[in-house]
Amino acid sequence: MTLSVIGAGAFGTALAISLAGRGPVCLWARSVEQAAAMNASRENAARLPGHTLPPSLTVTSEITVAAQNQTLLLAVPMQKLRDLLLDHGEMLRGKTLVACCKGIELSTGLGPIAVIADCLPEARSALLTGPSFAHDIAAGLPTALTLACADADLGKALQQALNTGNLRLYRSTDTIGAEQGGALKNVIAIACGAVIGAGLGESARAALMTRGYAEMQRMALALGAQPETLAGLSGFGDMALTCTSEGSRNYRLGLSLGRGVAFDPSVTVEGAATAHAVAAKARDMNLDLPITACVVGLLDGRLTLNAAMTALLTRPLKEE
Ligand SMILES: NC(=O)C1=CN([C@@H]2O[C@H](COP(=O)(O)OP(=O)(O)OC[C@H]3O[C@@H](n4cnc5c(N)ncnc54)[C@H](OP(=O)(O)O)[C@@H]3O)[C@@H](O)[C@H]2O)C=CC1
Ligand SMILES: O=C(CO)COP(=O)(O)O
Repeated sequence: MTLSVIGAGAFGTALAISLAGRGPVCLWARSVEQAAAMNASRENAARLPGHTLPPSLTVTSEITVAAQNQTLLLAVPMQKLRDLLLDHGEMLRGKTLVACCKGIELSTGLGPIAVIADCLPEARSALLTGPSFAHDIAAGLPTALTLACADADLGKALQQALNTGNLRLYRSTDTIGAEQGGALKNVIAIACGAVIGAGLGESARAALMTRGYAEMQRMALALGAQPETLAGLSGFGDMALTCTSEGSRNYRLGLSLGRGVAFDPSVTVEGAATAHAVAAKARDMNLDLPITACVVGLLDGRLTLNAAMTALLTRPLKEE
């Protein structure tokens, strides 16, 4: 399988570094300047400083070059995925597209696999998701991810092709469960960061993680996901990482909300748009997702953290 990574952000660069340990990999950066700088310095100073690009990794800003390979890993933010597919549809047609983003599209409520199907119905698609910080992957530290593909044979082939020395892949055919888990955990991570930032304590975070997981299940199972998928790397596993580490941008946004300080709006924080998308979807589906609703209220400045906590603590008492 010949491989390109489309998107030279932190995650795309980290994946390309790890995959280049197995053979040639092409990494596409949309900016000519960034590709030139990366080729000159053998580093992605803008998005993933401190990690050397191996010789088997080539960087290009020519999509025609990157699209010569058959399997393309799409490592752009969720809200940019459709633009990427529409901008380069001709080049991407007929390819195997592995989405590496975690989120729900705000304008449609769709996850990455559904957006690919919407834009390029004939593409063969899969999703790579799970607990893994870009800097850990790039540093060669051990990670385990889920490779979800509805086509079981293609999933097996991708699992073999994308497994590396420090990136162990488990496969699944449950693309709905994998995409919902990866998207929804970011919303819960914002909530967890907020309670820690506000000094509300570790017990409150554990409660939010547990009840947040119940919300993740409620939404994902209603959409047809398998419960085991939510309990796996793409759901529980990624929630555990993202809700407890300052390495996570979603968690750090939450910390800022809890502390009442500004957060750099240029940082990719998938959970912000996803919270709004999920809240809208929950309303349409008549699902109760109170933590997600509070995160939306915090993000929009409609709720204070105290008001959000009071709203959650005074809900009608119920069975677990
Ligand atoms: N960072 C991490 O640790 C992990 C990230 N992920 C997921 O990976 C996805 C990408 O995140 P990450 O790499 O961290 O984000 P970054 O903010 O580091 O990089 C985003 C990249 O997307 C590119 N991009 C943005 N819009 C477009 C577009 N319209 N067309 C082409 N390229 C575009 C940017 O290019 P430019 O620089 O030119 O703006 C940049 O290279 C997210 O969904 C995230 O959840 C998953 C696991 C771990
Ligand atoms: O998804 C991630 C870890 O698995 C990365 O988290 P952030 O996007 O919050 O940084």
